[in-house]
Amino acid sequence: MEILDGKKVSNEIKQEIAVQVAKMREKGEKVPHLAAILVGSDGASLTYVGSKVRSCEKVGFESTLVKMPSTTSELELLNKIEELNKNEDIDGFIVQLPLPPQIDTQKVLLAVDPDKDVDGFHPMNFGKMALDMSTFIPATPFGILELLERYNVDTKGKHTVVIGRSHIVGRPMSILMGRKGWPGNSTVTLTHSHTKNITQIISQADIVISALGVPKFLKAEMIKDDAVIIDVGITRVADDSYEKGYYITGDVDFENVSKKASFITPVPGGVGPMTIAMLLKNTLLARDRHRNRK
Ligand SMILES: NC(=O)C1=CN([C@@H]2O[C@H](COP(=O)(O)OP(=O)(O)OC[C@H]3O[C@@H](n4cnc5c(N)ncnc54)[C@H](OP(=O)(O)O)[C@@H]3O)[C@@H](O)[C@H]2O)C=CC1
Ligand SMILES: Nc1nc(=O)c2c([nH]1)NC[C@@H]1CN(c3ccc(C(=O)N[C@@H](CCC(=O)O)C(=O)O)cc3)C=[N+]21
Repeated sequence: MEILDGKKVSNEIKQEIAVQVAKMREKGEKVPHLAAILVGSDGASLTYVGSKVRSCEKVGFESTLVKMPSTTSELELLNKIEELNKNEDIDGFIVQLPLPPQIDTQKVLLAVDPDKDVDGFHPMNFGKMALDMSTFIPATPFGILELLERYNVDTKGKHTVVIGRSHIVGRPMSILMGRKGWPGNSTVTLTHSHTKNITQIISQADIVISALGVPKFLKAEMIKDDAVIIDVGITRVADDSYEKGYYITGDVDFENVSKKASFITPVPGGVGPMTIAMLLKNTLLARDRHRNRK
């Protein structure tokens, strides 16, 4: 069994990016600038956005965090997005999801300038991805592809079972694993809460990508010997014996599943850190696009 070490690989990627940014500074060029809009103060969202800002500092990017109260109206958020769209200094930005119920997420995703959409959630970019055109690939699926690539995991002709069909992870992942080329050329089954015989389907998988958010959903008995296991799930479990008052866990019963798998991602330290590294990569790409346009 080999651990797909997202922490390590993400640090390598950040190192590579830091070198490129240092060169930009030396030449007196503008460095990439990433912004994030956070509406409300959900604990997990704050953690994620906070580590994004720290990662920006680490690689030498500029970053801006826009915090808005949970009572923000849709119009106020759309106005803020328009401001960031117009701000020439900002290369890319994300609107942290989920949004409060008074805000229509679809309207928000449509409002982001596709050239600054480093999440890759705008329909224009999502469509380009599905059509194999060059674009921003959503950071979590992009990070998983990068891990598979760096560890030389064979995906060709393999049966990949994706669990969960969210627009930010499961759905794009299912499209990307089925694309031509590598990592891809997989035969993909996309499963969700209405899937019948899900256990039987998972037992046939060479690669399982679990993105449902149910702790210990995936158990050793469910998988094939030597399956590749990618655990996207992140759930906070309240526990006072931990310093922060909680610990985080994935969808996979790691202790037992890891004994049977050929490759497996841990939580924490697997897909999460890769997501942040790929967001930085997309911001670098955005900055290059803007320079080429001018
Ligand atoms: N590591 C990282 O970088 C990231 C981690 N995450 C984590 O990944 C998890 C999933 O988040 P997200 O992708 O936003 O998905 P959502 O929470 O939006 O959706 C969950 C998906 O899982 C499906 N599902 C729920 N229960 C079951 C079940 N018992 N059997 C089969 N399918 C089920 C749902 O089906 P249905 O569609 O029918 O409701 C839905 O498609 C969360 O824990 C989240 O925190 C998310 C993003 C990035
Ligand atoms: N517009 C938007 N884009 C996103 O990409 C997006 C989003 N909204 N909403 C929420 C999800 C979740 N997500 C995570 C990213 C990194 C970690 C991460 O770094 N996790 C660490 C641990 C973090 C901890 O300790 O809580 C790890 O797994 O090792 C987790 C989760 C991005 N998302």
